[in-house]
Formats: sequence, C-alpha cells, structure tokens
Amino acid sequence: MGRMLIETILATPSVQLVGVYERSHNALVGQDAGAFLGQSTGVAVSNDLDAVLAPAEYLIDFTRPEGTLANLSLACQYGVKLVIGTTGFTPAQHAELAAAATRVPLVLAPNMSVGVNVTFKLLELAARSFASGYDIEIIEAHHRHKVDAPSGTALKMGEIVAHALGRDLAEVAVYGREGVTGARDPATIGFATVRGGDIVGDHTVLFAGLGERIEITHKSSSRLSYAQGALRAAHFLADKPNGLFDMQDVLGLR
Ligand SMILES: NC(=O)C1=CN([C@@H]2O[C@H](COP(=O)(O)OP(=O)(O)OC[C@H]3O[C@@H](n4cnc5c(N)ncnc54)[C@H](OP(=O)(O)O)[C@@H]3O)[C@@H](O)[C@H]2O)C=CC1
Ligand SMILES: O=C(O)C1=N[C@H](C(=O)O)C[C@H](O)C1
Repeated sequence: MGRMLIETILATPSVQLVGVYERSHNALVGQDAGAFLGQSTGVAVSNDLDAVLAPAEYLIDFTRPEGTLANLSLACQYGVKLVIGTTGFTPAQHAELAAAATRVPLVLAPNMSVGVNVTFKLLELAARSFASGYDIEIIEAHHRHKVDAPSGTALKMGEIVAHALGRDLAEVAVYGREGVTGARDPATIGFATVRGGDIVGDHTVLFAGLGERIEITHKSSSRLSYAQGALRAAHFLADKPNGLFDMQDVLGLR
C-alpha cells in the first residue's frame, strides 16, 4: 500500500508528499521515495519519524497494529491528522486509537474503497430482510502475503450484519470448521478465509435459505481504490479538530 499511496499522491496535484517513513532495517531507507516509479521526488525514505511528521499535515498509515500504535503518540504531539487503513487491531488497541482521536482527527477504516463501503450499506438492508430462515456466511480471499485473518473488511461485514440482526458478533462468530461440527446453529455467522497468489481482495456475504441463496460480493482488481479512498479521507479531515471517523462518515453514507 505504501507504493500505491506514493503513486496516487504524486498523481494528485492538490496534495504534496512531504515524507515517507520506514523502519531502520528497511532497505528503502535513504532512497528517493519515487525510485520504484523511476521518478525523482526530492523526498527520501526516512527512518526518523520526527523528521517525517514535523512538516506533515496528515499521516496515512497502512502498516501493522503495533506499527500504527507506535506512530500514534508522536502524531498526536505534532497535531497530525490521521488516516489509518491498518487492520487486525484488538479491542484494547482500538481503545488506544479512540483515545488518540480526542486529540487529533482520525479516520479508521478496514477498507477505504467506495465499492466496499456501499456494499456495507447493502448488507444492512439484506441482513434485515433475511433476518430469519437464512444462514449467513462470510467468505474472503486475499493474496499470499496477507498476515491477518479474517480480513478487517470481513470482520466489519460480520459486525454490520450482526448489529442489523441484534446479535453480538463475539458470541455468534464461527471462524472456520473442521471435523464433526454438528448441524449449523442458525444464529451463527460463519467466516471462511482463502489465501493465495495475487488476489487483491474478494469478499462475499452469503445468505443461504431453503430453495434460494443470495450472495453479495465485492471484488477488488487493483489497490488504487484503497489509496484514492485514503486521500478522500484526508480531505474529509481538513476542517475537523478531533474525533474518530470511518469511511461511512467520509462518504456521507451514515
Ligand atoms: N483499509 C484499507 O483499505 C486497506 C487496508 N490494508 C491493510 O493495510 C496494512 C498494510 O498492508 P500492506 O501494505 O499490504 O502490507 P505490507 O506488508 O506490504 O506493508 C506493511 C508496511 O508496514 C511496515 N511495518 C510492519 N510492521 C511495522 C511496525 N511494527 N512498525 C512500523 N512499520 C511496520 C512494513 O515495513 P517492513 O517491510 O520494514 O516490515 C511495510 O512497510 C494491513 O493491515 C492491511 O490489511 C491493505 C489494503 C487496503
Ligand atoms: O491486506 C490487504 O490486502 C487488504 N486488507 C484489508 C482488509 O483486511 O480488509 C482491505 C482489503 O481487503 C485488502
């Protein structure tokens, strides 16, 4: 995502790339941030987060939960607005982000694409319509490098569906099945994860009834929509003094 974000920022005249951060061990440190595009940006990849944040108005962070949380206090200190796409936060880590949002404005979203966020709205309607008599399963597929499962998007879909049905996802989620599982409990929401190759990101919510099934599917074919969504989120934060937002807020879908 770092590369896609750099490419998208460089192609967007209204925004300026002022810094790129990688940790000390990373071989990119010291190189021009546009080298992978054959471009000279004048911005070197830096392992000094202070130097990166000092001139910045926004920090766009797609890393790992530990990375995002490590960047958080310095971002608050510099009053930098935050767009966070990282997934896999625990509830305690999420609480840390919410606390930071009392100091700086923050968009946190497991998926920044417009299509996925519209799909979230469709799921609310579908879940209410198929409240009884339909079994709900969420299937996601991603590339071989993805480290968290189920994806943040799949979990969000589960939360949306559970909420629409008045269920608590923590109580009804079933993460994979093996062996003699017994018949399906109708209240459960099942998750299945596929990892392989260069799959960008596919998500399907299946409502399976008797005699029919409905599948609501979103498929990403490029990571561009995530990067464009992140810039849209930054633009949304421009006049916000603080607060925790998501892409539903950014896109006016709430
Ligand atoms: N919200 C959205 O729309 C999307 C969210 N994502 C999420 O974004 C995150 C990143 O995905 P992706 O770009 O594919 O992952 P990559 O593994 O390609 O990149 C992760 C980056 O984070 C750095 N990093 C890892 N751990 C730390 C740490 N502890 N502190 C600081 N930096 C760290 C890595 O550095 P190094 O290489 O040196 O380890 C690397 O630069 C994932 O959580 C993914 O699920 C992805 C796409 C869209
Ligand atoms: O790691 C990825 O690639 C993606 N991660 C996000 C997630 O966990 O939902 C968003 C998208 O699916 C791509």
